[in-house]
Amino acid sequence: MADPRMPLFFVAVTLFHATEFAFSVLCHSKTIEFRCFLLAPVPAAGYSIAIVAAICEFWLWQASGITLPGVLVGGLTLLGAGLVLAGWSLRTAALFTARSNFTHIVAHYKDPSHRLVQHGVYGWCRHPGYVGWFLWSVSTQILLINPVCIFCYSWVSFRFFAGRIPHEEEMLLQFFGDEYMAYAREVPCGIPGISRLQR
Ligand SMILES: C[S@@+](CC[C@H](N)C(=O)[O-])C[C@H]1O[C@@H](n2cnc3c(N)ncnc32)[C@H](O)[C@@H]1O
Repeated sequence: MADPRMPLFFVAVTLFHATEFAFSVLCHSKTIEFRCFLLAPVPAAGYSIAIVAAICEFWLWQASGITLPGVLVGGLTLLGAGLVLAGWSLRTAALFTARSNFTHIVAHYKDPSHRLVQHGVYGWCRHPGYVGWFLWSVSTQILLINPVCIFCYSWVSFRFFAGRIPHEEEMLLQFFGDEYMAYAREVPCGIPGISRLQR
């Protein structure tokens, strides 16, 4: 049977970006641009490098002639595909729970219509969209069985969110004050070791 991993990887990437665009069309219809695919300028060059690195590592392992037992390849492919689906589902649930409150670029001023979302997946953790993205991105590398990229994707994603989440929470505190503090006391961040707020 032909190896399904690379086609599945492209399906995962296409589905992710198509969903981001569909969300923008449905929930931010006044500001539709190419960047709504989340291909540029966010997350910019680093993201393209990550995709190319994944493809290169996959083909390097193929070319190396090193083979893993079929049952291990099958198991990791299934595990990766399942986790990719879980990450994408969580991200998608976050998008359509927060709707217009979810902007791809962190808001620096409070839109009058901006409400603090605390229900649905936002009751499980404060950053379901980021947790979903994190899980989705690392799982694509489990799917491809790319050990170097599993490590690099985890590290780069963690660094990215370690910069972004504290900044975003500072803004949310300015917008919602005590309401956000109370929410942060009740609901965990979702990615451990990043938030400056409790839980
Ligand atoms: C890319 S979205 C990410 C949302 C959230 N951090 C997540 O991971 O699901 C960033 C925007 O969502 C807004 N946002 C984040 N959490 C929110 C919440 N609980 N309710 C309303 N808006 C929120 C922020 O103001 C920011 O502009």
